[in-house]
Amino acid sequence: MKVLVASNIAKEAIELLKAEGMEVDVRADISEEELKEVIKDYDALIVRSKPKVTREIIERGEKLKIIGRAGVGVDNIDVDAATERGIIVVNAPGGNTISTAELTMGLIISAARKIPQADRSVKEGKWERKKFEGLELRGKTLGIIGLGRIGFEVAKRAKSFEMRVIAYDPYISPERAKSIGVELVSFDYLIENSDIITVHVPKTKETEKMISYEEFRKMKDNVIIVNCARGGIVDEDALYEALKSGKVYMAALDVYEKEPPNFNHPLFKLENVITTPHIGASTKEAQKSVGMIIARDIINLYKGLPVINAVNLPSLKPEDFEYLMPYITLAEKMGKIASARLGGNFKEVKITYRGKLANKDTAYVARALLKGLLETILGANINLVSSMPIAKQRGIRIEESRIESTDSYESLLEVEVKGEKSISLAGTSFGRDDYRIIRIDRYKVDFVPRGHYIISLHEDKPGVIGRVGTLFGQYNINIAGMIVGRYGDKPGGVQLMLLLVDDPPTEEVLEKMVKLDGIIDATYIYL
Ligand SMILES: NC(=O)C1=CN([C@@H]2O[C@H](COP(=O)(O)OP(=O)(O)OC[C@H]3O[C@@H](n4cnc5c(N)ncnc54)[C@H](O)[C@@H]3O)[C@@H](O)[C@H]2O)C=CC1
Ligand SMILES: O=C(O)C(=O)COP(=O)(O)O
Repeated sequence: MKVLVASNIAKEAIELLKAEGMEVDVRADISEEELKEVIKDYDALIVRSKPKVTREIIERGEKLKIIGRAGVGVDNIDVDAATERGIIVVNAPGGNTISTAELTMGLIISAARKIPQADRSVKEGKWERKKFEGLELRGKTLGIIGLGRIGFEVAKRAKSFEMRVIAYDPYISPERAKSIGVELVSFDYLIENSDIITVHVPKTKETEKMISYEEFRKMKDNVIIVNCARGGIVDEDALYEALKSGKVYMAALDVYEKEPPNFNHPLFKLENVITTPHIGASTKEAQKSVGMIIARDIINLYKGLPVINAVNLPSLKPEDFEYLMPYITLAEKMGKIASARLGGNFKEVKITYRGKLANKDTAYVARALLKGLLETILGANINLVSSMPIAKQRGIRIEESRIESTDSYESLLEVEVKGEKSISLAGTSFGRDDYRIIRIDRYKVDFVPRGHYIISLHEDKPGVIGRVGTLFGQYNINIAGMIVGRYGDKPGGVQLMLLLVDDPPTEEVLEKMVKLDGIIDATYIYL
């Protein structure tokens, strides 16, 4: 596996990748143009907030399987483009939380006490004690927008400064906030009642310019604004106006709409702005931590183990992995069978998880089924990352249901796929490699779907099976196993035949098989 490290990451992470036998090229200052040229040679790419990983770069990454973001924000990576191509994007949540929370506290204190300005003044040979009178934090209201990992740690620290802490985050529970004495409030309440506002949300369409002219107008006078999240969440032009007018007492920024920023922007000329060059995560500890998290996930992928921090895959609890693994494999194989039998014509997929499976996180099972279904149409370009979005793009309706009770199996996976025709399958597992299909349509079967199979319908009358045996014998294809699934007890009607053969049959054999007296159809599938 060839890894391109396109940013400065911790040396420990590079050493770990090398120790696992990977070829690692470090080109920390690579430009986007250069990246476009070289990406075709790499299986893995590691970046920080730079460089930008655009759709064009991703599309040129012929071998690319994984993009590692040695940090949290993935707004510099076109995750949708990666997902469509089945490339996993991983990040390092939690690895830089404390460092960024500590910088935020540093900026809050710096802003309240004008520390950088005072430092500059002293170094210029001045002694301006009156000018540098500041504000005390105790008793002030800190408004945190985004009470995730960083916001939470900032809140804990602010509490020790005896501040009142309020937060706006529609995605977290009031109980979690309450556990550290934080009051969850509405966005408007926070804007109107905070003495200090700090943002800790990711940059998304929803959060872009979430603090702009209107919000500044509603704020208390002499408010302090801190942005250690992403440039553009606080509108820079609106902030400039609010600072110039005196509405905002002081702003402290670690991040900018464009990085490096346009230093000619009047914002950078104001005395009441404190700036740092996106250093929230720049500590030895955070860099080692995020680097190792990313390196471990790249190694996981290399070894065929599940990756832990994929942003474009559902998460899977390690304790569920063992139980779900056979069902993931089974689902993919059921998808292959359904798609082959329906000739790739399907519009609707119904999945029922029964028994113990009903209480598991089955997101990977559904994705694996879609992978199996779509592979017949799209070839190998589909994997667990891309199968769900591609199925949705194609307008395939997916319905999932869960039933905790089962008759005779601990868990049962039932699938129904509909197009012009329809097929239903059921399967179960007795252990990691012992997964079985136990029903195809109304026919009871019992087989491990592994190897070269021919699935066929035939009339239930004497001589049919013998003729099939003779035909395969003539072509020197050994039949290693056969199952005939009968519906009901009585002879007659249409029955299902499953042949496990040692070699794939040619088109000619299949054509001859379908022409045999009593045979209705035959489909070859490699499972
Ligand atoms: N300055 C720096 O060097 C660093 C900056 N960051 C930035 O900080 C951000 C937050 O990092 P973490 O706390 O680790 O992420 P996180 O995912 O733990 O927290 C983000 C929080 O924002 C909330 N949220 C999302 N959309 C929201 C909305 N529209 N309104 C209100 N809340 C919303 C989420 O519910 C979540 O609780 C990252 O996305 C990244 O952009 C992260 C690390 C270092
Ligand atoms: O982790 C994040 O989101 C950060 O902003 C850190 O960025 P960096 O890796 O220091 O360029």
